[in-house]
Amino acid sequence: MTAATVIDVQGVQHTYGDVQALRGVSLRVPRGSFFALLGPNGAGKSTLVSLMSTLLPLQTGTLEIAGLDVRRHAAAVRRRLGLVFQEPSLDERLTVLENLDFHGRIYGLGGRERQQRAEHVLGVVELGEWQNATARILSRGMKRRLEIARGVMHDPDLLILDEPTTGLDVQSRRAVWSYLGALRRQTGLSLLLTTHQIEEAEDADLVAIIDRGEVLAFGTPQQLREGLGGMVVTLRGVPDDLRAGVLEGVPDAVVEEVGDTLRLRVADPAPMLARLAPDLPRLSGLSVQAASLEDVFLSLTGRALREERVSVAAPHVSPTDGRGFR
Ligand SMILES: Nc1ncnc2c1ncn2[C@@H]1O[C@H](COP(=O)(O)OP(=O)(O)OP(=O)(O)O)[C@@H](O)[C@H]1O
Repeated sequence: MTAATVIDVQGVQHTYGDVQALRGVSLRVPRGSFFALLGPNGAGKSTLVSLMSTLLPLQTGTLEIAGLDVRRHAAAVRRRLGLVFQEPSLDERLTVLENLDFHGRIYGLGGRERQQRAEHVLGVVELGEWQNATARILSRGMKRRLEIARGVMHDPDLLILDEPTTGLDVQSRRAVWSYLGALRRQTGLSLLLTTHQIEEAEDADLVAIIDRGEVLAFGTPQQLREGLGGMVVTLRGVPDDLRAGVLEGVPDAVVEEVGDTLRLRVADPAPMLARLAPDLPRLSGLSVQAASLEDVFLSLTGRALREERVSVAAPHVSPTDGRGFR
């Protein structure tokens, strides 16, 4: 691996007893990237992150972080990583500054360096004025910002964020992403985000779609969308008598149905729209868009990432789709 690579995972498998959580994962992520690991619950994201952060011993394969082998250089790997976990992990009895200072001590930073770093990272997440406040009194969004500040306190190469915006309101989410963007610009920090939220992965430089312990796709969001091809036509308020006709006309379309809304991915929407033209006034809405990462996920796994929102009309799944449905 060259120093230009921040994550290098090759042939990694992991089992918990009889459960095979990872089935031969291979990924190479350039330094400075914002990399998103996108997958549903149980896909294997946390297992992979735990292996990267040396919290679990590597069973099979090789794994290097910033050029350091996790088996041979576990302590050095930990020094190069910052971690922000989904579950809150601050010491609520300590002040904002004390939380950072404690972390700095664990990582062996000297007194002056701790002070300088704390000042700097609190400035980035705009918590400078709160440095003497007890962590307990901070809002959820502020706590998350403090956890990010703590994650980069020791100036890591890679910040691992496990579902970092879960439970935050929209404004706090935006704030978190804005601070992470600032950190990246200032330091060239690499980010690894695990998420099941498509919107967050859309902004990444590189995305790996992971399901049932396997990486199903790896590339830029644009590459993944282009690889899928086609356009997505959304028809809202489809009357029952029109539904069958719509579906029969596009036997190769990948279809999702939510109530009276039909979402169809088709190679070329023009013939279908021409055929539907006389009935379009009967619909309550129509849109034609490029495929999204959600469509990529659906195509690769046969399931929507948000299962509760969408059902897939299996008979209209294209049998010729190379990636296939399971
Ligand atoms: N400690 C464990 N013991 C046994 N099985 C486990 C353990 N941890 C995870 N698993 C199993 O391994 C598989 C992958 O789990 P993992 O937590 O890595 O997935 P995930 O994508 O992070 O999901 P989530 O977002 O729900 O944490 C799942 O089938 C899970 O049930």
